Amino acid sequence: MTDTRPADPVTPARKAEILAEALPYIKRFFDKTIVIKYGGNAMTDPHLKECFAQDVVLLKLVGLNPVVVHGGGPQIETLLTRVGKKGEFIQGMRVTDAETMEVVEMVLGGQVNKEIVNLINQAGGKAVGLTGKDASFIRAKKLLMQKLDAPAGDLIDVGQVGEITSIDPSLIAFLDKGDFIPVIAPIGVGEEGETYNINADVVAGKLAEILKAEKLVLLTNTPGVLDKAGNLLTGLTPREIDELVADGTLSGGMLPKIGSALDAARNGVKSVHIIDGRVEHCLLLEILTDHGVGTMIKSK
Ligand SMILES: Nc1ncnc2c1ncn2[C@@H]1O[C@H](COP(=O)(O)OP(=O)(O)O)[C@@H](O)[C@H]1O
Ligand SMILES: CC(=O)N[C@@H](CCC(=O)OP(=O)(O)O)C(=O)O
Repeated sequence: MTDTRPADPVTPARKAEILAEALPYIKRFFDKTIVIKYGGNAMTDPHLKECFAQDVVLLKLVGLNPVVVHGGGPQIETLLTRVGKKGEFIQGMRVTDAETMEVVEMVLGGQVNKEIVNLINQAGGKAVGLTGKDASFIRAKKLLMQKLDAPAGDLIDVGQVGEITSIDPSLIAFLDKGDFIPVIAPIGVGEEGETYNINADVVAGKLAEILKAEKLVLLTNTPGVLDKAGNLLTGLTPREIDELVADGTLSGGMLPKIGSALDAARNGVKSVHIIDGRVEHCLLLEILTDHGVGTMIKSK
């Protein structure tokens, strides 16, 4: 019978060459921690989600230590709507009353966390899902947020939103050593056992810092940070970021993202990138090739 499948444009020899080209990157990142923030907006298409899970498993099997922190903003929004509530954000943070907190914990700690764990396990990995409540490894206190364009001390109360007070890295280190892949929902616990909703970018940035990660990769639903005309900014210094915040080019969810990315870069994470999670195998592209995608955040 004649094979009617279209000819593969990549020859086996080229495929072998492509694999060999990953060697310097595998050597460089071998046994190093890579924190990957999987934004709720990037988790849309089922095929892309499978690609993401495959990439994470591949990174683990070639000797890197991927740690996944996920968001779930749009997924929280869907359940809030179903229970008749409307979400509200101030400077990229969800205003979280007690009822909203229940929904947030259900969606992040349950639905989204288990979906990602399952996808990674289906792809051949050993993922373990956690929230900051497990072993109380992410401790938090109530966040009082500085209002932008207001005098210092002009604070906004956004309810049960948490500010991280400490992260205990030992649980993650233990999982890494056992070949497990940690998948973390951004929920923290207070001194009295209170539950806190923490922006996932903030958790990813702080965790990357505490784990002394080699890389922090934030997957979102834009090609990276864009200027006012919609052009991709491939690299940003702290001064350029300040200007973009001041002139309103950065808004909404990009505010906590860029703030966390910059803090991580300044506090020792060697490379920090905001990339388009809607690109197939974007993680492999970013980590194992020289075709860096998205925006690199520089420490100076
Ligand atoms: N200058 C900018 N460049 C790119 N995205 C921006 C910018 N300013 C605001 N944004 C918004 O930030 C969003 C990404 O943040 P967010 O919605 O929190 O996504 P995620 O779920 O990935 O964390 C983008 O979809 C875009 O709407
Ligand atoms: C305080 C706060 O805003 N928490 C976020 C946590 C989820 C998150 O950050 O999800 P994304 O990464 O998909 O945006 C929220 O409630 O939406």
